[in-house]
Amino acid sequence: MTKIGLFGAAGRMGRAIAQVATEAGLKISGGTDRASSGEILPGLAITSDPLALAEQSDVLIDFSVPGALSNHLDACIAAKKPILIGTTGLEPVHHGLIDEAARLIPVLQTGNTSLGVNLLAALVEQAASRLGDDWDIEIVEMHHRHKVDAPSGTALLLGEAAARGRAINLSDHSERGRDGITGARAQGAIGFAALRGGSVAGDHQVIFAADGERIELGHRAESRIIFARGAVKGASWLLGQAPGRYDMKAVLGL
Ligand SMILES: NC(=O)C1=CN([C@@H]2O[C@H](COP(=O)(O)OP(=O)(O)OC[C@H]3O[C@@H](n4cnc5c(N)ncnc54)[C@H](OP(=O)(O)O)[C@@H]3O)[C@@H](O)[C@H]2O)C=CC1
Ligand SMILES: O=C(O)C1=N[C@H](C(=O)O)C[C@H](O)C1
Repeated sequence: MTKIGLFGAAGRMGRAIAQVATEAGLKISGGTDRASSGEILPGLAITSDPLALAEQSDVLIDFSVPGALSNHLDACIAAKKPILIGTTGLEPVHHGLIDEAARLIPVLQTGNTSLGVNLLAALVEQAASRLGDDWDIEIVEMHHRHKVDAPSGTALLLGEAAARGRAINLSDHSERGRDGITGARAQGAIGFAALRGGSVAGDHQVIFAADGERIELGHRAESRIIFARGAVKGASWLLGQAPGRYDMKAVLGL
């Protein structure tokens, strides 16, 4: 039976993944969290040692914080175990660490594990490839009041899809955090806006706005169970892969 280790096990996603995995007949080998006390599932204690967890697991899933990523990757490399990274708020330095680790072990990193969002990304890429840059692209997301990073990992994933469709670099064309006298919108920019409140699991809308018409493509997560299901599916898929960097497209057959 596949043994899954959870980094960030006591968090909202860690608990949702433990629930989905056990319902699917998989075993949770254990978990780490910032505070090394408490239980994820009856009888399964949280530890504070990523390497011990990696050694006792077949595959690791990380939904924690960017600051812990380096230690988690080191543990997986030392134990030669694959890892799925769902943590968002990653900076270029974290992506560099992921690229390095992926030379040695299978690593799947994604801002969103759900089927719906990954299909939406494919639709956004296609729309962006067919519409000229007189169609302004704006990405709006809303999440629960506890979320600490913005724009969401999903908004950035959708922005990357739009940029790919347009054959441009997202980092050269992003407009983020508008406030005050911002000046007019740059032609070809991809704009981001983030809303926070209540218990929203994750809403994303990509707006293509031209003179006189607008196309809106979107996704609403009704619960975080959809992310947990995708994470478990992705982790199981990773077990058969060679070292390399992956996303959810291959897992979901998109
Ligand atoms: N890719 C995807 O599909 C999805 C990604 N996410 C992302 O996953 C991440 C977690 O989300 P969520 O579960 O809601 O957040 P939570 O804050 O509920 O969970 C994160 C957990 O990680 C713990 N943690 C902090 N530092 C460490 C550490 N050094 N080692 C191990 N664990 C640590 C936190 O502990 P403490 O609270 O004590 O600090 C907390 O329990 C976020 O980045 C979120 O955006 C969320 C949903 C879907
Ligand atoms: O923090 C969350 O909750 C979520 N985070 C991910 C993100 O940043 O896009 C995925 C999902 O939207 C929920």
